Amino acid sequence: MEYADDADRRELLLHSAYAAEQVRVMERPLLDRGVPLMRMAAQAVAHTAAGMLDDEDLALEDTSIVLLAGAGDNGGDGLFAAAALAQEGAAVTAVAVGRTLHEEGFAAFVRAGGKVLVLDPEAGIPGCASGFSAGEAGERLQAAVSLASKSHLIIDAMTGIGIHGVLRGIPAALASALGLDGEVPDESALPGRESSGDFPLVLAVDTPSGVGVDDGSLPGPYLPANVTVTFGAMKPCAVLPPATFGSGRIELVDFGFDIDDVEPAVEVVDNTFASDAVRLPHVDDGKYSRGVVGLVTGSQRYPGAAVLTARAAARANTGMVRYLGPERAQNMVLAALPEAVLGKGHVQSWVVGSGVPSGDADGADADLQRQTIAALLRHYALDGEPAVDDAAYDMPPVVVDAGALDLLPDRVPGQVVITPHAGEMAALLNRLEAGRAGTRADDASPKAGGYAGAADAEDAHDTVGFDGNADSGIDSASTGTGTGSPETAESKSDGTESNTVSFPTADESEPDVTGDSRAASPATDTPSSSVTPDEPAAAFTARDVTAYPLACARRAHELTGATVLLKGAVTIVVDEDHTYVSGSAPAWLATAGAGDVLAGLVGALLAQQDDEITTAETVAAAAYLHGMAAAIASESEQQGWQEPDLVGHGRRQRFMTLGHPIVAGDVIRAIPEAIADVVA
Ligand SMILES: NC(=O)C1=CN([C@@H]2O[C@H](COP(=O)(O)OP(=O)(O)OC[C@H]3O[C@@H](n4cnc5c(N)ncnc54)[C@H](O)[C@@H]3O)[C@@H](O)[C@H]2O)[C@@H](O)CC1
Ligand SMILES: Nc1ncnc2c1ncn2[C@@H]1O[C@H](COP(=O)(O)OP(=O)(O)O)[C@@H](O)[C@H]1O
Repeated sequence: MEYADDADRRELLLHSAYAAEQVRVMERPLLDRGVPLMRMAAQAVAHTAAGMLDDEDLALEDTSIVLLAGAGDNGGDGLFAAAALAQEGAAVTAVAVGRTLHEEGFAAFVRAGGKVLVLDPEAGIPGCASGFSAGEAGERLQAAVSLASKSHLIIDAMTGIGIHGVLRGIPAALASALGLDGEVPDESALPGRESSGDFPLVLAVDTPSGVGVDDGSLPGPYLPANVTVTFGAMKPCAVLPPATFGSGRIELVDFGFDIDDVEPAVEVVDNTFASDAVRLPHVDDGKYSRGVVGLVTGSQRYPGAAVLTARAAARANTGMVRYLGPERAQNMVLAALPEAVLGKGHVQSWVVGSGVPSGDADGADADLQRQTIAALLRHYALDGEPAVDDAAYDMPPVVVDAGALDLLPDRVPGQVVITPHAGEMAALLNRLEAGRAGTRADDASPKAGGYAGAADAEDAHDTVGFDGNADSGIDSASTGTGTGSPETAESKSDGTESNTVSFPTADESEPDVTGDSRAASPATDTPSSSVTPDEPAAAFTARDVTAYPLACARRAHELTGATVLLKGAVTIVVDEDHTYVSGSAPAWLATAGAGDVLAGLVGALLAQQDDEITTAETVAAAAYLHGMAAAIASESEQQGWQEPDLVGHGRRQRFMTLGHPIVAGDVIRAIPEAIADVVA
């Protein structure tokens, strides 16, 4: 077996995921040269299976293993692996879930003494029963579930990259009985899922069956794995939420794909990536050249967000922080950060909206912070007029967070960064889709004045202003694009709205349990609630967003043009061409104010951004540093996403230290150390 020996290649493999079609293209030259990829895959699966059982102090001859084998090559991998395990003395039963089995794999398995249980009455597998009654088919299904439940190890080789849409038919019935239906495994972020003493363990071959391979969704029944052995390169489901949470530890087999010139579908941020976004001080630097961040954050009601964004921005390698906001918040900012400068002036980036009420909050119409933000954001509105658009592109980068999200103009340039959590993303998409459908729901809403009023009353806020790269004060033009915010938007929303929309990805009325269903129902990563201009938008909920985060982030980018950062245990950043993820944070980071810290940090990195790095790369680096700072502060080795092990390179120690709870302020204090670690 060929393994990576080059450090750069290894780094690339461990932090890149490629779409199924890209993998097929990369496999092709190797297959054409006769490289025995399936044997290599099977060998790794067998080796890992034996290792998992060994970790439980089980010798192979004392174990019972159930292989769930599909009709495709994924089933072939499983059959060859099962044959090797049977040869070593394990009692292995292959459950044929389709109408055929990979011919050579099946032959090898039979030669090794394995048993086969066929579930589909229409199956034509040599030497196996077929044509049995529907009643017997039901009994066989029950027998398979019972056998698998009582086994030590299930090897899930029902589907790999050849899956189309939601798992259907017999594979779906098995996954429902043995696994989960769309939910993420409910478990604490503790070590030990692999060695819980609970059987059966589950080893997924290439991908857990039922996951959305390219979009990382969990659209229906699937079998969560303790370990996934994946071939050639990671697929997006190995790194994207929520599928990554159902994949367990990832083991990557390097087939020697030529990856040098292939752009990954998803990149995972690591130290090297993040270090590029940190501007090292220069010998002739002054405070202005190191980056000045302007903040329009915090409010009468949530003044703490002003403090958190200001302290985070100040700690993240900037020359200066300017703060604009109500007197109460100003006083708190100065008390916590005497270095802060109040009032307007030149800035290299803006952060707006953290701790600012959203449009549907009581008194939002009169809120001066909202008025300031609305006036600022109008400078970023693209309207197709070259002079207006050029001016928008010339504006400094701006982070639009929390309560400012409903003030985002319809179309903006990519240096506008939005940073919603799931609930805020749902509200944003509802507003955007409604606007697109022409329903203009908010025009009829009493809240509509929240936006229009901001324009009218802008001069009232005489303590504020900005001159970023722009020379103007607050400009009252272009008020026509605002649509206020939907009723669901709340800047401090907990994102727990009830689920009213589901995103089916296949026609479930067309069961296909046969040897080849790949043409039956197209997969999609576009939520079904996307609307055409003629139909009203269905309401997105926070649950929809956590179920289809990539699709939602892409949709938000597509509709607005903004760079999108969608927060979560694995944070996703998308721009026009790229998807980045960061899973560096321990779950201790899910604490009030952590998002405010992130907004300040993103603003800080944007203020020091140079031309060599894109806005999305900078933003993704900030998410990574935020997670690293949380890891340092909580002394935790737990992370939203763990790097895979490269097969043949030994097993990395899994995280051992759970750490302790933190508050947002602890994360801020750890930012300098996180930066030092990244640039070291
Ligand atoms: N191409 C190659 O040379 C290699 C492929 N490998 C394996 O081959 C896999 C891809 O093989 P295939 O292209 O044959 O596809 P798969 O074996 O992943 O999937 C095809 C099978 O799944 C069934 N299926 C598809 N969608 C379904 C759904 N929604 N519900 C229920 N059943 C469904 C199909 O009917 C078919 O039986 C990879 O994931 C990997 O495991 C490895 O052997 C390495 C080398
Ligand atoms: N389970 C988790 N594991 C790691 N990080 C998480 C998890 N859940 C949330 N986070 C991170 O915590 C932060 C919470 O931000 P947010 O929801 O905006 O909080 P707030 O509005 O209170 O500031 C985000 O950066 C998010 O990515």
